Amino acid sequence: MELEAKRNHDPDLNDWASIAWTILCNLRDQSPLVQCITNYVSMDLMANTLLSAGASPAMIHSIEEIPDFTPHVRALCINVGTLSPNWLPAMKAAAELITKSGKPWVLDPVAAGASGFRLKACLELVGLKPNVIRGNASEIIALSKASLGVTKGVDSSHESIDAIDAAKSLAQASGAIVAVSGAVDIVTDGNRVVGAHNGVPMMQKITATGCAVTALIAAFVAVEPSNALEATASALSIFGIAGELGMDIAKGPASLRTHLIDSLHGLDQAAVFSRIKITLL
Ligand SMILES: Nc1ncnc2c1ncn2[C@@H]1O[C@H](COP(=O)(O)OP(=O)(O)OP(=O)(O)O)[C@@H](O)[C@H]1O
Ligand SMILES: Cc1ncsc1CCO
Ligand SMILES: [Mg+2]
Repeated sequence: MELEAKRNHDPDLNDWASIAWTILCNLRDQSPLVQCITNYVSMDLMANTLLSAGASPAMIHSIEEIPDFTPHVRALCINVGTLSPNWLPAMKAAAELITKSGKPWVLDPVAAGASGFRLKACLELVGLKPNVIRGNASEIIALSKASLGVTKGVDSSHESIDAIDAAKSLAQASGAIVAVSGAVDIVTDGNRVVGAHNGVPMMQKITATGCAVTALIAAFVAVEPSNALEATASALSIFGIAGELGMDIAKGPASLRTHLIDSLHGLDQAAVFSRIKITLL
């Protein structure tokens, strides 16, 4: 069922379980093709996250292929994690082309505040109008202030709730939905702020879980482009629920990685409805 029809049928806009489950079912039905221009560390987990959720990933990044390939994808995920200068033109070309095709793209500004080169690249990409920006708290603060900040490389040195104001101003300035991951995932359009409270702390001990959830957001927004805030919060909660279920049987980060992917693949309506926790902040 279309989300709009569902909303009209069920006027309770806070029925997040129903919203998230509907988007996940549509994603599984439609299996959207998602192009990922991402870092070397995240490629495997990102592709497997998309596959287990029901999407179709393609890690295609060379500038020569973008004119032929990008117009055919349903969404694009750009991640600057292992950025070098020769990758940037391909990222920009893909962002421009997908926007021209009227389809959504999502930016992951990994370690935005770690170097001047990286910050400038991220700000230029923000200028190409991503539909969603998802980072950790230090990344969103650096991007919002456009300054090199206290960041521990790709890891955050801030809590997500400390980045609410930065997220709101970045959303207002860029026109993007901004998501800050952490113990509570924050999602804002610059006006409304919601918190997604699912997930387990051990997810921070697996490299590229943040990158993977950004790609999952791209897949959710691909099937629900006109409700990007709802799609973003839903993707974050669904990924968190998969982490919670995985943690029930995991022995540590390595087995959690495996069980998270399995849980995402097998996620059913009962688990979504009993576990989802998204609130207005
Ligand atoms: N304390 C926590 N409790 C619950 N879930 C968490 C916690 N910290 C992070 N997460 C979850 O872990 C995932 C990754 O978030 P994180 O903020 O670590 O991203 P990141 O720093 O961009 O990661 P990476 O750069 O390794 O991809 C998100 O789904 C987030 O909700
Ligand atoms: C560890 C690491 N370094 C650059 S990108 C990346 C993956 C997590 O962001
Ligand atoms: Mg990250």
